[in-house]
Amino acid sequence: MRLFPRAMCASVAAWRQCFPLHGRDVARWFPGHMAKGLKKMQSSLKLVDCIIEVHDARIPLSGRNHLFQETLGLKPHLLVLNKMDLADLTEQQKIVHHLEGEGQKNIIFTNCVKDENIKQNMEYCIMVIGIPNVGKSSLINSLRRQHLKIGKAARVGGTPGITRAVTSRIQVSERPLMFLLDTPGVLAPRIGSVETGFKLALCGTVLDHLVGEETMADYLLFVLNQHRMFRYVQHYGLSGASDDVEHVLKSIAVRLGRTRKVKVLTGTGDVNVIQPNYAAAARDFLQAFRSGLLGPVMLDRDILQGCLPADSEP
Ligand SMILES: Nc1nc2c(ncn2[C@@H]2O[C@H](COP(=O)(O)OP(=O)(O)OP(=O)(O)O)[C@@H](O)[C@H]2O)c(=O)[nH]1
Repeated sequence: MRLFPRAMCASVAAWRQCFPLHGRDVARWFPGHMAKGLKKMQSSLKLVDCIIEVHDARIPLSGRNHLFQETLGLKPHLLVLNKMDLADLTEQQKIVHHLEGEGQKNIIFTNCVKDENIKQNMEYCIMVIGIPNVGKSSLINSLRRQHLKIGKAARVGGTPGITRAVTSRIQVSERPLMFLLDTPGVLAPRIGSVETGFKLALCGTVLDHLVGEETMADYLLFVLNQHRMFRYVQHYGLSGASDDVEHVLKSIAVRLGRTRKVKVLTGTGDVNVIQPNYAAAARDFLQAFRSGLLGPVMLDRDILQGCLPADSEP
């Protein structure tokens, strides 16, 4: 397993102030279905009256795909910040203010699992766009549940890239008669900065193996400690918070029973050593975070505090 600069933390913590980004890369993920999907969205524009862009409320200011604006930006545009249940929205006003400053007029926050904030008066044919795994299909299903009291029409899944093509019209309401087009999540071919790439990866918008689960677990640990989000300590029954990813993953692996005994040859003979499954521990840690078990988070806090402009290279 790869180790990073760290500080073991006692009760008075000296958490890492920055995450070493130099020399790292978040692999680009722009498979064929995204390029094809974007083309198809463009040709379907004549069918639609309005566009809904869905984005993740935990990263309201970073990671949006500028190609949408360039390619599809002709239509009225509603920005849905979804997964509000997972986001720390204490600075909601500031977020809205920031986005309005960028010219984004219509903004709503939603939770498509609990159907919160979904009732909106929309009409006609609307195209739902956004980067992968932010909840576009869930929004469509949620609207159908609310207005038509019927179940799923769009396939939903926890990994990015479930919707692979622009769908045909999906009815979501009777009066007004309203149809939505679901579209494949499309990432920008180039992500603004490595840090934005890490944030996108934490939110599950790129495939985990492209960044590496253990690297992401380390970034997650950095973020949790920076944000003083220490629920992971209790969640995994750890002895205390720590900035040492190897130590934390080892403890998680032991807790989950994801270890194996291996024989190591020493000068005095064979010795049994417990080997933790770091990858399984990292996966569980990421999953716990993504399902909200470690608390609501605002990954764009640094931008909100005015440290960095969105998507700039630090
Ligand atoms: N907690 C929470 N989870 C959500 C919410 N909306 C969607 N999800 C979950 O997020 C995951 C992705 O949802 P999808 O609707 O498939 O996302 P998508 O944007 O259509 O994904 P692609 O097909 O990759 O473009 C699923 O596991 C959903 O259950 C929400 O408001 N809150």
